[in-house]
Amino acid sequence: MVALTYIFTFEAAHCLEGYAGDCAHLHGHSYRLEVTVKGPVQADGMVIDFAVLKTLVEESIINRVDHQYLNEVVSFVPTCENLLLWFWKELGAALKPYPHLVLERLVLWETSNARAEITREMESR
Ligand SMILES: Nc1nc2c(c(=O)[nH]1)N=C([C@H](O)[C@H](O)COP(=O)(O)OP(=O)(O)OP(=O)(O)O)CN2
Ligand SMILES: [Zn+2]
Repeated sequence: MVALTYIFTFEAAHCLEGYAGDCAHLHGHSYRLEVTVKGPVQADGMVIDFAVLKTLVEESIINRVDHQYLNEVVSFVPTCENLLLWFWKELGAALKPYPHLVLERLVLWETSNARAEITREMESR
């Protein structure tokens, strides 16, 4: 088994309605998403072609959030935690055609200081 990680960035705006502080106002972040999948190395020498993984994540997540106002894209409060849970679900579905792969870890950086993380172990609890 080998784990592969691909890193994505996207720009998005949001506000945290009801938040007691500046984040209640419209503001934006340069998000960084780290996607880790794990699986056996196939006959072509790859767990999955990085290019295929990139397209998969772009189509299932990045293209839906990049340069968007997140409050209009999702029906939940767009905190780092909630976004990550949504990404986990969407990416899990997108990976169904690749049964040899498991989604191992997602990390979402909202600022250069703050990130949220989900691992397969955490999700299975
Ligand atoms: N647990 C969470 N806490 C906060 C979230 C979140 O998603 N989960 N989000 C926010 C804000 O949206 C945003 O991240 C602002 O955070 P802040 O700490 O203010 O970031 P800055 O880097 O701008 O910090 P400054 O000290 O203001 O420079 C808040 N909390
Ligand atoms: Zn914010």
